[in-house]
Amino acid sequence: MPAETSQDALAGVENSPGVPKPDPIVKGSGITRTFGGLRAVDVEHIEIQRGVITALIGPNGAGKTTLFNLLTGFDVPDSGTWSFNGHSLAKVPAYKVARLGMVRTFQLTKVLSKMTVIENMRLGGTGQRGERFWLAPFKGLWSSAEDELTTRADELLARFKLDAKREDFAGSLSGGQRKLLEMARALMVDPELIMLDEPMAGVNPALKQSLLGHVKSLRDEGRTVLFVEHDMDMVRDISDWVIVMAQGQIVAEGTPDAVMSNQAVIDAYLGAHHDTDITELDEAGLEHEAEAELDEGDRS
Ligand SMILES: Nc1ncnc2c1ncn2[C@@H]1O[C@H](COP(=O)(O)OP(=O)(O)OP(=O)(O)O)[C@@H](O)[C@H]1O
Repeated sequence: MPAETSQDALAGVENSPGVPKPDPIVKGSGITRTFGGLRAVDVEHIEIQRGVITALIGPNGAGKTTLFNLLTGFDVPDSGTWSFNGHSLAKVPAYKVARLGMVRTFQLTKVLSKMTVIENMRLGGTGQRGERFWLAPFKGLWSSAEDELTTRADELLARFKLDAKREDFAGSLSGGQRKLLEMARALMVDPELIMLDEPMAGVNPALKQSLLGHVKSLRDEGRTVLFVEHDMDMVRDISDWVIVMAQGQIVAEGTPDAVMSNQAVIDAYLGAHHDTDITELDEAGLEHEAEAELDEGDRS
């Protein structure tokens, strides 16, 4: 363990919106996205520190998921520049962003319910395998690449305690197990940065602790984690840094203690979510939406 951990690097950083970080893995400026007349994202400047866990919080409709979509190439902004490891991501499609080492999960999990757990995992590694298509004529090499993929998938399933579910259809998993599967699948490309959109939504309390442990272990093995979450216990528990959005803008950021004790943030932005576990309130609805979305995906 080095004397200085990556979390220590944030110690001297000022608690102010858009503040520069000592070692940013992601940098963005002037990012805007409008839907009709609504400015969903209007971020002047954002930096995500490498090797730590950053939470992105804010009320419903603040623009958190839209910002995730823009940063990861799932949507295109009206204006702005953003980069990952100094590499500009303008016009870079989502699958290439993932290959560069920046992957994300979705609020409503996108596991494929009619495929088995191991098949879902192997699909998560196709970014790597795609680069090996030239091996196809050389059968031996091709199958060893395939074996490597399966070995990695099995290691990850064991780590996430999903190995017993290996041959089950992903559709038979609980909401929490799907979240775990999605996290495990994201790791198939060995990302440097993993972005989790509401990892606790639809997760029962028993699995929550295990999920928290897994998120911390991602940081402990040197990855950067950025997550959107309404569950304030989780935010308080595991974040090294918190960024608050409201009406498309970054309105506050700082250490969890500083942000959570900022009265303006509590009043204006945590509001109803403060001390209320929205995750539980929304659980049934989210599950229902997830099922509907998965069924729709299966038909297309
Ligand atoms: N594809 C879209 N078309 C039209 N409006 C959209 C679209 N996507 C998002 N919006 C609007 O943009 C705003 C920001 O939405 P977004 O989902 O990014 O917020 P959020 O902070 O992630 O909210 P939540 O916490 O509820 O997930 C909302 O007013 C939303 O209705």
